[in-house]
Amino acid sequence: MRYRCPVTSDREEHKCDRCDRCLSVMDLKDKVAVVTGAAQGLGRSFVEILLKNGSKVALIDVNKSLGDELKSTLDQEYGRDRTEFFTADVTSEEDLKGALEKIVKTFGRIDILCNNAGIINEKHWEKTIAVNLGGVVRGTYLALEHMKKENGGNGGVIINISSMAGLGPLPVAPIYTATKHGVVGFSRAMAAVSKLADYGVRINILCPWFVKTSLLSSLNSEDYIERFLPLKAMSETMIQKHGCLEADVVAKAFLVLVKDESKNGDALMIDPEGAVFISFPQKAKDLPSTPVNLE
Ligand SMILES: NC(=O)C1=CN([C@@H]2O[C@H](COP(=O)(O)OP(=O)(O)OC[C@H]3O[C@@H](n4cnc5c(N)ncnc54)[C@H](O)[C@@H]3O)[C@@H](O)[C@H]2O)C=CC1
Ligand SMILES: CCC(=O)/C=C/C=C\C[C@@H](O)/C=C/C=C/C=C\[C@@H](O)CCCC(=O)O
Repeated sequence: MRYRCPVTSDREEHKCDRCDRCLSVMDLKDKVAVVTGAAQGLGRSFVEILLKNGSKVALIDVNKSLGDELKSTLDQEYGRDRTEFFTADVTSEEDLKGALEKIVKTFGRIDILCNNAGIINEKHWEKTIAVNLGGVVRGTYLALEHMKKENGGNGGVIINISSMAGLGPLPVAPIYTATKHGVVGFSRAMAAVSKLADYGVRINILCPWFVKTSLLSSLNSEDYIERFLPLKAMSETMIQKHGCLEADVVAKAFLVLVKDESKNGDALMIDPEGAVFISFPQKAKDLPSTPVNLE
């Protein structure tokens, strides 16, 4: 059937701001994607939407049993050659470096990376920093060695998973908030580096609201929230008032960041009201401010 633009209904070349012809859209067919924290939750949804769009996907997760189980399920639905599972801890340079090297050996390249692995643990907060921020930094740096054009790579896109807690404080989880703010700042800075150095790699950020996954449901004990447990009711009230997102809806927002080649250093926020790109001021000076007299 002949193409018809869903925006302007044009069938010929035209200019609009949303259709695949006018947007520079990344073709995902046979691209090689890597997802960390892939074995469940949002990571699994990102894996599935990439497979549905024709990509091959390397799954990375520290949970071997869940990863093996998902690989077996995906083999049934997509065929054994479309995915591979690699057990790795994103806090380990040796683990993640080795996994990415095996992926390049197996699939020949890396076009897409999703640094998704993340935890909430305000008690063992050093681990939260190591996974949520350290893991994103490590995954970005290691993947760029394979992806950037100056190294003979094909370029591509890196999507770092932050949170709405990366844009506004989540009082029940201050360390988690800090790590997610760090993911936003690091990713925006690395997007600028990639542009200036002509890596050919876009780096974008996804900032979801609360999503129905095991991470959210596992937070009912002091083990994770510790001294901030009395503030849990604030989050529960927000969730009761506005609801929770389904992971497959968040995956659609993820796909926008992957496919839209005009997006680099961009943050896409999604909550039950929809998805919006965040407009950051160009410089800190442009932030809303109130002068202070220091005399
Ligand atoms: N669930 C939610 O409400 C929201 C989650 N997010 C973020 O989305 C990402 C995914 O979260 P969920 O799917 O909800 O969590 P989840 O707990 O359902 O899945 C996380 C996966 O990451 C893996 N993982 C954890 N530590 C790892 C490590 N060191 N190395 C490798 N894999 C590791 C786990 O084994 C698990 O399979 C996280 O970065 C989280 O902060 C952001 C906004 C909302
Ligand atoms: C129940 C404990 C809890 O809050 C767990 C959260 C777990 C993970 C989800 C996290 O990534 C989602 C964060 C969503 C934040 C939503 C809005 C923020 O801007 C915080 C707003 C806080 C406020 O308005 O007071």
